[in-house]
Amino acid sequence: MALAGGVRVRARALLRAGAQFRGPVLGRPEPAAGGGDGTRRFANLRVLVEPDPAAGVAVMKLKSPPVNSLSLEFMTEFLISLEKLENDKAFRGVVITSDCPGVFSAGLDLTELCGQNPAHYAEYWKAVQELWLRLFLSNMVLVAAINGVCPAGGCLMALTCDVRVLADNPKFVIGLKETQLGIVVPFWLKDNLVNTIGHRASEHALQLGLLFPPAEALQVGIVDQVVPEDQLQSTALSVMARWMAIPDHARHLTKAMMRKATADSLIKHRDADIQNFVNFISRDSIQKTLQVYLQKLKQKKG
Ligand SMILES: CCCCC/C=C\C/C=C\C=C\CC(=O)SCCNC(=O)CCNC(=O)[C@H](O)C(C)(C)COP(=O)(O)OP(=O)(O)OC[C@H]1O[C@@H](n2cnc3c(N)ncnc32)[C@H](O)[C@@H]1OP(=O)(O)O
Repeated sequence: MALAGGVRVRARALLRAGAQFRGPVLGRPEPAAGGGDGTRRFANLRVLVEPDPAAGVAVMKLKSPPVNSLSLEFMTEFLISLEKLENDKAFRGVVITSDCPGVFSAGLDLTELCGQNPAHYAEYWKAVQELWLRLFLSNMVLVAAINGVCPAGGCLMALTCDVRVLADNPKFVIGLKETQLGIVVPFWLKDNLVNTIGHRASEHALQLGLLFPPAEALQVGIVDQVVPEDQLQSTALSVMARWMAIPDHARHLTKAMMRKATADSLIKHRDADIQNFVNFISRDSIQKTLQVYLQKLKQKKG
């Protein structure tokens, strides 16, 4: 699936601005792009990709400090990196994890949702839809190695993956807390959650805006495994190895069959969903709530 119009334009702008695969990364000298040694890492500004072509797997590390919030730039760069892997036959699986200590992703970037104009909200929501669709329908095996708190939009990313492994730390909660902020999850994300944990559990989780700590997350089924923090990466890679053993075409066709109806319901109503979002987020009452919340977050340190 190709990037949607608005996201593609932004992607091109980012690429022109140089936000593309480059080395050195993390200050380590690395072979020049196209060096072909099969081991080099590549990165744009906010996503670090560590490829292991021999295994057919890449690790994507979200590194948009301080909290990997889903800004337009971050989502665009993420999708560029994902598309590059999708287009490279060497890669059949991706582990998604965070490079920001203690935070997988803080979810949607609240500064994108506050005090902007309707055109911006529309562009932003289109990018959120695109992120979800591209991950949800990815041909590759996606394993989320959740090494930090994972609320709302962070949970959205994790829920698109085939497997979620959570590090066992009581601070690392996961869930869709939207109602706590006075907002409503979109129907397609609700469907994604229902497909994952069932209808009854989703009703409770969504209405109460529950954030599950590890043991509860495992019990309700929003994650598949909870492991000690120092075993997260190795567990994610061994889960991946098991999935890699299945012939790709059969696995992928099965995944597509299982996910088609959920994805189609958004694809068929994308514009209406954007309009719904713009109307909702533009309401004075919603703006006020989000602004107060953002201010509280900013004052936390002071
Ligand atoms: C009927 C139609 C329906 C259609 C659909 C309609 C609506 C859907 C609309 C919206 C859906 C929204 C879903 C979301 O994802 S909203 C975001 C939810 N996320 C959160 O609530 C998490 C907020 N953040 C935190 O709780 C903490 O930051 C966190 C636990 C992640 C980390 O704590 P830590 O102590 O390490 O760091 P902080 O000091 O709190 O934060 C550092 C820095 O980052 C800023 N920040 C944090 N989160 C966000 C964010 N989500 N967006 C933007 N900025 C964020 C924070 O303000 C600090 O900034 P500064 O003080 O350093 O400037």
